[in-house]
Amino acid sequence: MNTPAPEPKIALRDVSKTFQVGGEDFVALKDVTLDIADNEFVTVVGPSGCGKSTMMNTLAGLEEPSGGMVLVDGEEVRGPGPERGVIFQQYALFPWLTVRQNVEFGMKTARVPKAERRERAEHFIRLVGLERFADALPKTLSGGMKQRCAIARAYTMNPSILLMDEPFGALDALTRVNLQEQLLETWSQDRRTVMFITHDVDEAVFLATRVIVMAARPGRVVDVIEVDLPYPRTEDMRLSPQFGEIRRRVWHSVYHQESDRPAATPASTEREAI
Ligand SMILES: Nc1ncnc2c1ncn2[C@@H]1O[C@H](COP(=O)(O)OP(=O)(O)OP(=O)(O)O)[C@@H](O)[C@H]1O
Repeated sequence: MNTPAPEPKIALRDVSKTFQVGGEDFVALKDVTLDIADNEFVTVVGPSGCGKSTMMNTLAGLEEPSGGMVLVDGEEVRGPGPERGVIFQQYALFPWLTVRQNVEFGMKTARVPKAERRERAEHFIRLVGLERFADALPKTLSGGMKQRCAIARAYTMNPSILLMDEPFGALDALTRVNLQEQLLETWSQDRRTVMFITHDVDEAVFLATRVIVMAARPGRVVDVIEVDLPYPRTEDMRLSPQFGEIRRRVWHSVYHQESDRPAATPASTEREAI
């Protein structure tokens, strides 16, 4: 007897999104259908304006699809929910609150008792390596530290899904690599389902179990590339022929979607960011 396939953690069914721009319809997403399994780590790449954030926002419940359906655990998404943690490129920390207070904020709103709040905050502050800065204000932190604070804040709500929209986009290369490794380490411990948008093909391949490639006009999914590399991923792996081959395939896929746009045609497929 065949065992039925497990229900996807996230399912997008013919999801479309149309915006009104200057009195005309603009199709930002067209008929996106995608299944993401529990504990998967998918990255999303594609040229600017292809609808990556719009897709993630429908999943976060921040945008309502114009057509189709977004399901989480088989239930239709009708707004934001605590099982979906969202992390944006801009850290969105409250400047007047310390790291600890920022990390505790969501739990306070959710009326988590004080002692438990404190304990959970301490745990995640330690996890992201900010224990020495728990009483610091955001303005005294570097970009990487602010992003780690935002990540700790998202983790405290214990979301089963993490939605990350270019979370490391504003950071320097070294901080970025450190945060990629830290993110994978925590993911391998608690195995959340992650959707992570990036413009960096290297980052997309390094992190993912699958890379989703999107194209613009209209925004749609054009390719899904499996990353058949074992975890833990190491720095050496980035130099391996297998990594290079997957990276080349992702590039090829993105480049072919973009090649009808002369101004954006890269001189070389070795370009790092889309
Ligand atoms: N609220 C809105 N009103 C009108 N148009 C919008 C709105 N939000 C997004 N768009 C348009 O929809 C398209 C997709 O935007 P989206 O931000 O999802 O793309 P993206 O792939 O995330 O881009 P980037 O990589 O530059 O962040 C863009 O052309 C954008 O201008």
